[in-house]
Amino acid sequence: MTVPTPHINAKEGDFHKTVLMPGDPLRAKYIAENFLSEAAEVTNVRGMLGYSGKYKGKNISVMGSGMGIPSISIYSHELYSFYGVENIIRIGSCGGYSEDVNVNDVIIAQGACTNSNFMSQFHLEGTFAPIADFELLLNTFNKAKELGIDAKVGNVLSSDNFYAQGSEGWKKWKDLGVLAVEMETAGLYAEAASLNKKALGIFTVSDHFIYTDTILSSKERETKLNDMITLALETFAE
Ligand SMILES: O=P(O)(O)O[C@H]1O[C@H](CO)[C@@H](O)[C@H]1O
Ligand SMILES: O=c1cc[nH]c(=O)[nH]1
Repeated sequence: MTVPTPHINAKEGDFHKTVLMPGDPLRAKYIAENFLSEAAEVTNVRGMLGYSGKYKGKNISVMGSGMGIPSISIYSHELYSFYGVENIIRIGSCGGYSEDVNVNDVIIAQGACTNSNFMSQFHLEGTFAPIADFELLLNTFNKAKELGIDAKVGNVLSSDNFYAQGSEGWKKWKDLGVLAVEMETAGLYAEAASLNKKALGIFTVSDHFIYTDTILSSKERETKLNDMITLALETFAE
């Protein structure tokens, strides 16, 4: 296949080597408009906006992934396979499970469990453990320290369902040390592994299953995740 692809109408060379990937395409637009210089929209198929520009004079791209593993697997596959992208950094929101995290905290996903059937395509005689690229993780962790951001590192759950019908099942994940739930990272890590590329997931806790007093609104999830965004830009613009 050549570019443009079925889901991305950018030209060859439009994307930089590293793409920051929020679920919300309007978060991508917010980043392009508020953090980047020389930002140009490079793709907009189905409203899934993507931009390339500069942060403090260094190259970076940002593009929405949509919600769920099927959606991020399409965009990450096309970026890795046809646009020469090497690193995808998911910058997401998540729901806190652990007492050790609270709303607005930043989490870095060392691993991503899942209840998705996505890995069945690999026909493994066992289960695949989706993990972050170690170098991307280490660089992000060190940069967080430098910036005074208290980032928690650990496991997340990439769930196929946002609304779990009458389920208390989240507690079992929490008891296994899973910090938070989101919906894409296990698929992204698997896509990267299968294509010999690199990926990392960074999150801001937007709501919490125990500490239920504060919930970020959809507008806040679009525009108020600046610690995480700054951390990703400071680490990965090059
Ligand atoms: O805010 P984003 O990055 O979309 O991430 C989280 O928010 C969505 C659910 O509301 C899912 O995509 C989940 O992973
Ligand atoms: O997937 C998600 C994202 C934010 N909050 C949740 O509870 N789940």
